[in-house]
Amino acid sequence: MSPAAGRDGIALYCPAKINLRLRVGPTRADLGGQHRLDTIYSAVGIWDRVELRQREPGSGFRLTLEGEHLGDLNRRDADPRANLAVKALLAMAQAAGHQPDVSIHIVKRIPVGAGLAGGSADAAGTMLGLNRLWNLGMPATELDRIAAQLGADLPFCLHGGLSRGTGFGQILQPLDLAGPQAQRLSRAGLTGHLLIGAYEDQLSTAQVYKAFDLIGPGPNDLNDLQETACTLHPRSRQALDLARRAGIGPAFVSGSGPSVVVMAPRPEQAVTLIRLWREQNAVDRIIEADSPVLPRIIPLRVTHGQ
Ligand SMILES: C[C@](O)(CO)[C@H](O)COP(=O)(O)OP(=O)(O)OC[C@H]1O[C@@H](n2ccc(N)nc2=O)[C@H](O)[C@@H]1O
Ligand SMILES: Nc1ncnc2c1ncn2[C@@H]1O[C@H](COP(=O)(O)OP(=O)(O)OP(=O)(O)O)[C@@H](O)[C@H]1O
Repeated sequence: MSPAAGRDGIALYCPAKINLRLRVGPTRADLGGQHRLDTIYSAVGIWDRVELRQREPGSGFRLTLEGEHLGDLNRRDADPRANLAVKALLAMAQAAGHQPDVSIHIVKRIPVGAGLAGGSADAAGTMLGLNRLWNLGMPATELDRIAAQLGADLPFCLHGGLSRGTGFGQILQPLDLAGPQAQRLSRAGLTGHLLIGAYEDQLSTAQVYKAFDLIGPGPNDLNDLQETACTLHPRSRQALDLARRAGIGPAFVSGSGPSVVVMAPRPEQAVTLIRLWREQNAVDRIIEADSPVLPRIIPLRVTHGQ
């Protein structure tokens, strides 16, 4: 995350996430009935922008959304309190003893319900932004504690970069981008330029995990949820098969899907894959990005509060 502070407001760019490895174990009572995970998170250069502005005392919060691909966020009856960024605002307000009189404007570029942690990214940006906007000086350990209560991917989204995740995903061991583990991932072709194949369809993370308990992992998949996501969303399997047959990859489903990730280190590979995906209508949206990304400092013009 890269906050650019302003007098009455703050803006952050929040990256998406993929899982370079996702091992899913049994559900555990000590994990709140969630599955035990062992994963490698990698932040991806697809950025949502979260803008926070202080509002008049007692005026409450305000949420506005912008973007061409808002998925089910766009429903007329969508309750703003269900938005993960608003949940983060309310959790931070309670923890800090603040009133949540803040406007949140989100410019969404991360596909919704895609397995890219778009909601967690916005919530993480909101938490980091409020920590600055309200001058809380809240330590990372406290932010991580609040984040883990809001969602399994959220603690990683606070940090970005590369990190191992265990527990239900909330216990992080950040990886040094110049260190031996990151170099091993790079030699395996799991870092650098990539293509995301995204869909208008969404998959519910809870439903994917529930179906995983019946379907189980596929042989040799990097992501144990991949076989389940492809069973629930066959176009994801089609997109991965096209990449494999073209000898481009590694190729895998991102998190709980349905979006697919194909590492395409050479420009001609990206050109070939984009052509194949379009010819076969295998995906609805193609996004090129790099991973892992570190927090970016982008000076933003912050306008006065609304
Ligand atoms: C698939 C991943 O994206 C991989 O990083 C994450 O495990 C999912 O993280 P997330 O979207 O933040 O998931 P949450 O919103 O916290 O949980 C949604 C639902 O997924 C299931 N869930 C989630 C994480 C986990 N380790 N085991 C689970 O069984 C639970 O039913 C949970 O109620
Ligand atoms: N700010 C937000 N951005 C995206 N989705 C949100 C947001 N707030 C709430 N949601 C809801 O969460 C669900 C999907 O969230 P998200 O986009 O994080 O899914 P995901 O990328 O599959 O997550 P994960 O990779 O963690 O499984 C949708 O039903 C959406 O309505």
